[in-house]
Amino acid sequence: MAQGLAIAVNNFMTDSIINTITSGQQLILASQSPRRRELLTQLGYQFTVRVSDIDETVEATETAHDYVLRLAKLKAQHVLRLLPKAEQANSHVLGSDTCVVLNGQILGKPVNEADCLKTLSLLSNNQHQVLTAITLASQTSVQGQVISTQVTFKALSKAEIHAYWLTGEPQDKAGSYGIQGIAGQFVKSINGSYSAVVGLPLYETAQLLAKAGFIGAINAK
Ligand SMILES: Cc1cn([C@H]2C[C@H](O)[C@@H](COP(=O)(O)OP(=O)(O)OP(=O)(O)O)O2)c(=O)[nH]c1=O
Repeated sequence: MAQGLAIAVNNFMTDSIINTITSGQQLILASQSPRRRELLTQLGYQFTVRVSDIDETVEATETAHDYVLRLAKLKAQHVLRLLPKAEQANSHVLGSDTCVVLNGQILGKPVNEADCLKTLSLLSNNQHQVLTAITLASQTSVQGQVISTQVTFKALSKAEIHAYWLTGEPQDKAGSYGIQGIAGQFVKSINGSYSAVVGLPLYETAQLLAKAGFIGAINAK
């Protein structure tokens, strides 16, 4: 039974297992992203996953910084509100959002190959920012922050971008690339948090969770 439980958590086969920590609080990750699940697992936290369903439209006047922070908050708060009332009081929900920014312009996930080509042509032989926000929401508080990382790409040819599109990797990723995958070879340098680019900044997330009383494989404090 204990082994079965561990396998279920490790494989994220279920989101119905409630992992209660010493403080009596359960941790929930509000994300459909397999990368975020893997990164949080890497630190040894026990958590369940619930997917948020929010409108991700950028508001006319908001900056990229305000946008990712607002979305990370919305994702966490949305999942918290969906919980049964009795569970809300003993839950903390972690939400996150990542976007790629070039000269203030937000480059989201590609809608098709032409969009991917447009985005990667802009990133080619250029430096951009990746902004990732993390938010931890409970019934009584919402804590969050934005982590900014500079990434420099080599020059990309049209043929290379086409071949990359065909791999299927860019489709579900902000800025049309995954640094942890094939696109790792596009990256000449990075200044900041690698895990934040992948979707969940490990240092800042561990600090945030430690403040709320959550302990992973080791205590982050
Ligand atoms: C830039 C970059 C982004 N990404 C991913 C991280 C995020 O999953 C995704 C950005 O989209 P998000 O909207 O931040 O996340 P998501 O839709 O995948 O998941 P959810 O909203 O449910 O949490 O792009 C990479 O995996 N590698 C990269 O190098």
